[in-house]
Amino acid sequence: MIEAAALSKQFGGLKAVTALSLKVPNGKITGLLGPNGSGKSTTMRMICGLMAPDKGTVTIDGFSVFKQPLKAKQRLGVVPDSRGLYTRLTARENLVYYGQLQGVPAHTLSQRIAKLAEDLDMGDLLARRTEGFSQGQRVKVAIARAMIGDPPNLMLDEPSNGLDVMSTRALRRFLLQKRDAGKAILLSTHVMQEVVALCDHVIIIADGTLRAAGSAEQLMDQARASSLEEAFVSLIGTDEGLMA
Ligand SMILES: Nc1ncnc2c1ncn2[C@@H]1O[C@H](COP(=O)(O)OP(=O)(O)OP(=O)(O)O)[C@@H](O)[C@H]1O
Repeated sequence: MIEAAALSKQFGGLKAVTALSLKVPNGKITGLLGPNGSGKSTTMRMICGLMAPDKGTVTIDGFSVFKQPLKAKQRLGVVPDSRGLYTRLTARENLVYYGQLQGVPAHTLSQRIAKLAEDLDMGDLLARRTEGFSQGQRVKVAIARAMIGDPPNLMLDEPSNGLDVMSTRALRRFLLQKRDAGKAILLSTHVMQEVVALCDHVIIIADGTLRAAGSAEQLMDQARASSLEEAFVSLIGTDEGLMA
């Protein structure tokens, strides 16, 4: 479980995130929505320990990201990962390297790479050097890398960016499998179809504060019933599937 309590972050005079609390439970996909500049990436950076909050706490399965970073971070897979890919290495070599760093035994590692390659439809990429990989190809390797240590929590910032239809489908199947296996998944997206297809629970933020939370259906019904669809669309940052 990912838990953030009363997170705040300011850049100069700009309040990017203010007193934001959220819980991402095991066995569920939680969507983080909001318009451009609403504070989603800043929130995610604080959750994975890449950026220190001015105030507030983050725990991953009870371990503080800032006080017990090693224990917390090994329990969280992150996409995209700030570390990037080694372009002189093949996709497989990248996965082996990160798996070894996390202490995955060799036989488990090769089985895991084979399964991830199958699930993410990226078998043809394994033997290629990642130099020159397209955006979509890099996303696939990044997701496989985030899962190489089989962490119980996963956080993805707009993961379907750059993916074609088949790869998007493979990603959705993959995330649903991981959810059903009990992982806690936090996903930011601007794609409403993705929210409807994947998210058990949705958190909407605007101007760095929590504005609404509930199931995707509940929130869409509320928007339609309130005749405030335009306001709602600007709040969630997408209208795909909502205005139909
Ligand atoms: N390092 C930084 N320095 C200054 N301002 C920043 C920094 N990072 C983010 N901001 C500002 O904080 C606010 C929140 O940005 P953030 O990237 O978290 O939004 P977002 O919801 O992820 O947006 P998008 O949907 O466009 O990706 C924005 O106004 C942004 O310009």
